[in-house]
Amino acid sequence: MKSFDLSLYLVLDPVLCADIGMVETARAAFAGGATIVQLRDKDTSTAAMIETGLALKQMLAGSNARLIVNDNVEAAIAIGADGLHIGQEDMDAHEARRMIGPDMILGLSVETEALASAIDAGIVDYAGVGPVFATQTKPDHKQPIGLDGLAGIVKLCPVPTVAIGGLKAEHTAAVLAAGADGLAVVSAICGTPDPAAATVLIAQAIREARK
Ligand SMILES: Cc1ncc(COP(=O)(O)OP(=O)(O)O)c(N)n1
Ligand SMILES: Cc1nc(C(=O)O)sc1CCOP(=O)(O)O
Ligand SMILES: [Mg+2]
Repeated sequence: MKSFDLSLYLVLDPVLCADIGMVETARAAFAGGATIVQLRDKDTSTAAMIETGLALKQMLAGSNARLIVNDNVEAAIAIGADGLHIGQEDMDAHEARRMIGPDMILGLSVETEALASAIDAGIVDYAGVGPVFATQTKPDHKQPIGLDGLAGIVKLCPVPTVAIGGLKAEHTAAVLAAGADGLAVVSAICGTPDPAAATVLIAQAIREARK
């Protein structure tokens, strides 16, 4: 049985984390209440991805936190990551599952109700649903779905969901009310002077919303 908690999903960005680096940003975020982290670096080599991933894995050793690798199956396997996240245009989810084996967590991006209905819950473990709002972090993002769009998609997902795209602490209650199991954020944590404090704010908002 795979166990993971999507409540506060940190997606790392090497540029936004440049001041203290991705590993120290993740360390601060976990101290503040993050539950899962994704290594996302669109402009690096597989070797560099593996090096950073191994450092993240070492930092997380002994905790319940999960490490997910974005896009790069080879790196995810070499790191011994807990999971892989892919988008609709990255590769077929069945092919990804065949490559990573049955035990690794597989996350899939979902932008529409049709894609949500098409998820094979025997293959995919969670869906990343978005973008909820426009964001500068991913300049090539799809048309924002808004909170109503999020609710419609989440309802059709046969797997747990994490909302993504332009999310800040102030959106927490609305995102959870829309039915998502958690929030995935980049700039709300990575782009701040105090990533631990920024994470605490979101973690507190999640606790409040779930009361
Ligand atoms: C949790 C989560 N959800 C969605 C995405 C976006 O994945 P994708 O559409 O493949 O885009 P890139 O991140 O690869 O640019 C994500 N990474 N994480
Ligand atoms: C990596 C990513 N994927 C998205 C999607 O909609 O699939 S939006 C996004 C970036 C989210 O960054 P921020 O929290 O700074 O808005
Ligand atoms: Mg991708």
